[in-house]
Amino acid sequence: MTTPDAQSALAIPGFTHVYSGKVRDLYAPDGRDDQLLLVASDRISAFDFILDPPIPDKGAVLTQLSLWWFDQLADLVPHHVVSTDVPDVVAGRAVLVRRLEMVPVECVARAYLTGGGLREYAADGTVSGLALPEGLRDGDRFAAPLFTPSTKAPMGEHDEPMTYEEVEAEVGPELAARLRDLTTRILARGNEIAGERGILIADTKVEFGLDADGTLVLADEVLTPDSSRFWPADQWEPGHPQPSFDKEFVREWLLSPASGWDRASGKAPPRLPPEVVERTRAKYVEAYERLTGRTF
Ligand SMILES: N#Cc1c(N)ncnc1-c1cnn(Cc2cccc(F)c2)c1
Repeated sequence: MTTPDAQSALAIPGFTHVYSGKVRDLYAPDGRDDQLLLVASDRISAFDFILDPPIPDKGAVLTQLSLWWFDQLADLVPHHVVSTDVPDVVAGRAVLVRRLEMVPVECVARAYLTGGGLREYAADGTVSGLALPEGLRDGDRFAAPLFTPSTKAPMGEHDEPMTYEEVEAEVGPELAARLRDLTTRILARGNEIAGERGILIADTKVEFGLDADGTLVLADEVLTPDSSRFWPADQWEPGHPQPSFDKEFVREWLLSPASGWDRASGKAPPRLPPEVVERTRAKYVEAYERLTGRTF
């Protein structure tokens, strides 16, 4: 299997490269306009940088995890997956999907207060316009997941929070209600399953599209450590930042004197040492195996 280069998208015979995100690439099948190929690279990002080297098998592990979640959620919402019969060069880390009319809203649900939601809350006591009780701490769990949507910012820019009323204005009240209901239920279901396996999903971003019949379809990836914050349940302790299930080794090394990196410098981080790469790979495999019960 080809370990994808950290910096550029592969050329895939029979497909045209359409778009590259931080860690994934989008292709269109030549001669078809009703499908897309979603390819997950082994790239890893942290602190808003794409790091070197790639994490071997990360793309495959997260693709297989997302496929498993689509199945776990199929009773809640239809998904866009057509086939995993993909070109050999991206075997195991690519999915052929139905091309949809994507809903122009990043559908975020939060089960715990952290990250950008915590910064918003600290500033004005709300998250995406939702007023929250006073005195909440970093890592506190909400009684039920909150729908905290945001805009779909261009690559390299940060998504901006949207109030529910802004979502209604953008997509209409009926679709807004469906998005809120499904997004929060997906995270609730994810935490029911992950919680039994020692993983807390603090928040997640899902994307939806509409098919030719106007049916709302779950798209993109779902409940992966790239689209969600995964925390080890046995280390959960509100009141301070929680350790990441999958990126803690990367974050700790980069912030340690050993890396020689100064985060405040704005310079790109140094190359990760082999032991950090391998331990990070092992965490992605561990998340997959604990959640799915399968061996990678
Ligand atoms: N999923 C999906 C999808 C679909 N089923 N139909 C139409 N468009 C999309 C679509 C467009 N952008 N993205 C984000 C994205 C995903 C993966 C890699 C990337 F580079 C970028 C998803």
